[in-house]
Amino acid sequence: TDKIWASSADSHVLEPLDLWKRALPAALAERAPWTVRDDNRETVYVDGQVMRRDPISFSDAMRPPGAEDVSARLQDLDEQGVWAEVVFPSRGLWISNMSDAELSRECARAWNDWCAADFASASARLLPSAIVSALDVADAVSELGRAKELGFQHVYLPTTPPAGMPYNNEIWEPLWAAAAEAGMALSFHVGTGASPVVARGPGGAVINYVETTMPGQRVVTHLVASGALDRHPDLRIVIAEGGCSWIPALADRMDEGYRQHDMFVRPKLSRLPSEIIFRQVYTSFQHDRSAVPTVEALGYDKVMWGSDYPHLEGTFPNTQKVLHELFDGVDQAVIDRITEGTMRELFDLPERIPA
Ligand SMILES: CC(C)(COP(=O)(O)O)[C@@H](O)C(=O)NCCC(=O)NCCSC(=O)[C@]1(C)CCC[C@@]2(C)[C@@H]3[C@@H]4C[C@@H]5C[C@]3(C[C@]5(C)O4)[C@H](O)C[C@@H]21
Ligand SMILES: [Mn+2]
Repeated sequence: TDKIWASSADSHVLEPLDLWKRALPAALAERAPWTVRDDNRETVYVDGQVMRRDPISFSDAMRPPGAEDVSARLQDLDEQGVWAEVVFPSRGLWISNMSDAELSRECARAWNDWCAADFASASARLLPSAIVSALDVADAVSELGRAKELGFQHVYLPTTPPAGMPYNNEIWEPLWAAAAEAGMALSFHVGTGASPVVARGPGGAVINYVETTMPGQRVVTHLVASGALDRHPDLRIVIAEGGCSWIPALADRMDEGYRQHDMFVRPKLSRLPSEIIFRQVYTSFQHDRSAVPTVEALGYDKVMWGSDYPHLEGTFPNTQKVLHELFDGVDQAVIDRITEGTMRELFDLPERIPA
């Protein structure tokens, strides 16, 4: 069977463990994300707190050489049939769990400098998100501007915002305006900003896997119903790794609420929630059988496939098998859209070199 080439809207880079120790003064570095491995588990510390404990088998399953070594990554991309890829942090995602604005700002800045210098510089096929502080909107606005100068095309924010800072709150307006003005997309990756382990015991793993998509849905309800996306028609957001097929259903529910509860609705929007969503909200999936039918039958086409390399939730090392299962027999225009066309609406991708 022939190779299907796709670009991926979701992957991760594993940063050097000592990234912040090398970049920050000791007083801050010692509070930056850190992991300790004993013989059967890896513990993540952030600002003196235990954030997470994973069995070594889980941590190691996400660490092929390409996770950390960019030339190995590019070889994996070629072998798997992935042209360009959006790249999210790994250790850097823990910045979203901090409660200290200075620490968050300085760790984000150091991550962005490392990423621009040592990772993105390796190939135009790599489209990393920059990190901005979620704790202080002014810090986020200035780091977004710096990230644009460093060549980033989007910034990452957690799906669960800090306590007291819900995404419908006006405090965020300067960041929405700055992102729209700068032409930077805002990428929200599921499972971030709060512990994604919300259930334990029987069925816990599957319950948590589904629950992790809910905060991603709340990002959409909050940014659409509050008028943030309506006020900034050029602002695009991405909900990464949460699937795509829930978008039309969410849009229906929001339209119904907007119409049937009109007497309570504020602000009034210039467009229906569904119109805003279908135009400005992009999503990514890895395996969903419901993704192609969503584009074909429900008319929502801001749908992007993601490899989630090198995570277990992704398609590596069986990307071609997954792409054939998803796309064999599908209309070529739909394939083109989901495997790269939609991403090209959001980001500048290098032209493909014929394989
Ligand atoms: C085994 C249980 C049920 C505990 O039950 P028990 O006490 O033994 O009865 C529980 O620990 C569990 O469900 N463990 C499975 C793994 C997990 O944490 N699932 C959360 C939902 S999935 C998720 O949140 C994704 C989106 C996908 C998996 C990797 C994920 C956790 C990654 C991993 C871990 C950490 C969080 C992170 C970025 C990070 C650096 O890599 C994302 O923020 C988020 C992400
Ligand atoms: Mn991911």
